[in-house]
Amino acid sequence: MPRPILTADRMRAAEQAAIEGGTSVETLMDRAGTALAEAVHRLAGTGDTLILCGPGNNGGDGYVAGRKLVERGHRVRVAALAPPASAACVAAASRWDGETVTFEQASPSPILVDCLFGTGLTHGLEATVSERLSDLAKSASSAIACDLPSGVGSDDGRCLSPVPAFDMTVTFGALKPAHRLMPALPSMGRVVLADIGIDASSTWFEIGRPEVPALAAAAHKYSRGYVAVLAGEMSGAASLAASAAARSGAGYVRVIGDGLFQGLPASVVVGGKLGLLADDGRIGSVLIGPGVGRGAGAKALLQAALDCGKPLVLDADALNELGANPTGMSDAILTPHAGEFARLFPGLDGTKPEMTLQAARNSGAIVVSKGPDTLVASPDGRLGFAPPAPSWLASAGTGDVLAGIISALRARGMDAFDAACAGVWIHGRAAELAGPLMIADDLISELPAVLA
Ligand SMILES: NC(=O)C1=CN([C@@H]2O[C@H](COP(=O)(O)OP(=O)(O)OC[C@H]3O[C@@H](n4cnc5c(N)ncnc54)[C@H](OP(=O)(O)O)[C@@H]3O)[C@@H](O)[C@H]2O)[C@@H](O)CC1
Ligand SMILES: Nc1ncnc2c1ncn2[C@@H]1O[C@H](COP(=O)(O)OP(=O)(O)O)[C@@H](O)[C@H]1O
Ligand SMILES: [K+]
Repeated sequence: MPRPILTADRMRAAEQAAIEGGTSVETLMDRAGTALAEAVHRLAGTGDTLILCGPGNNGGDGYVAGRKLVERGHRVRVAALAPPASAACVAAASRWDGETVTFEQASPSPILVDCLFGTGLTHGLEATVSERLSDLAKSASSAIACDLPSGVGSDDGRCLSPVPAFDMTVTFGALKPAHRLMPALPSMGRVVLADIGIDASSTWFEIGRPEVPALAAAAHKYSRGYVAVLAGEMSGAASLAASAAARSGAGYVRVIGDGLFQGLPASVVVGGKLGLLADDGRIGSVLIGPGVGRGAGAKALLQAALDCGKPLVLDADALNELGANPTGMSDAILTPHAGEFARLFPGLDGTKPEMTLQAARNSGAIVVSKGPDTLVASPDGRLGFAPPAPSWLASAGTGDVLAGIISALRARGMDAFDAACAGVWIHGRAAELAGPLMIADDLISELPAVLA
């Protein structure tokens, strides 16, 4: 099951539902603190531990975790930033009878646990506080954040004050959008999700390893997926996309265009008229964008794609050619990077999740909003958050490869949203295998290993 993702408001509503169902806040906090202690102990072993506690329930989790870590043999010191304020934090703090120091006295410790603020953060930390948090986190061998690194906005991933890097973030019930959004994402470390008995079902989720439909024994090349790639001025980009489609399990890939398609596998067919798109019922998806260029030629290609009635994947220049605020794009997948997104959907505001969903609703398409924090939105409200992908994907042509992968999965018969989510996951995994000095071409070589 993919890990659910909830905004702070929806998390509070889920917590409220659990309370109305008979589970007290104190019980939830006890489970959260226990899970935090367990994760800290497993990551860092037994060692001197400093827990920074805030006044709210995030701090309350810290007092519980302190007690549990003492039971496990840790020497624990708690540094309170402010006296406990929420009722549950007051109750948890009253059961803490271990070593306590003031926040100003807090000195470096091999294990640091940040329980200052979580989903209740309303503004950035004071400069002296964020500086001390950073110093303590940097000097610790293991730095662990409770729910969120303090200073991170839960819903938008903004850093409201400077946020140090943590080795691990332990969260409860569901992930929060910030765990998978820039600029907060690199501060999270490993994100561990603890079940505390809250029903956290959500249409927002972290994209997990996909289930690509098995190949039928009676499959033939067309039923496996026939991808048509429309090529324009820059034949290299179309070659990358078509090669990626072929290596992602498509049974038949055809490039329609006039260029010299260097590096294409010999099995990819080159040529054919645009009329094929509408006439050939075996075509499972049409990809247009990589290297298609701008101008009259691109316009004609785009029109042919829009008119052919086949599932579409639109990337790169096809998105620029499409113009702002497209509508009626059902059965299409749009894969804009941030610049293309801003041109396609001007005037949207809100967080990246909100804007990507709005773009999907307005256009009717599945929207893959690319970047270090790629999101996949469906007009029906589903929203997939990519797991962290290596930053070495920031390299020319990697988007063409992604579009090719998605096109192959779509032609294979996967639903558009599932194909887009699966493509994003496979792409990130291929990058991990390809390593830091990879170029886009290398991603294609890794696809068989990822898809095997
Ligand atoms: N949801 C669940 O199911 C469960 C949640 N649990 C835990 O609860 C956490 C959420 O707790 P929470 O709502 O009490 O908020 P929290 O993050 O502790 O901070 C709020 C306090 O800080 C204050 N404040 C805010 N920003 C500030 C700043 N920059 N500088 C100074 N003060 C600032 C704010 O005051 P205000 O500014 O609003 O007056 C308020 O007093 C969640 O992350 C998880 O760890 C688990 O225990 C169990 C199940
Ligand atoms: N810093 C980064 N970390 C992780 N993934 C990234 C990063 N930068 C870009 N990517 C990914 O690399 C791909 C780049 O696509 P795109 O911008 O269309 O490039 P191109 O047009 O050169 O193919 C996207 O899948 C994007 O999500
Ligand atoms: K925290």
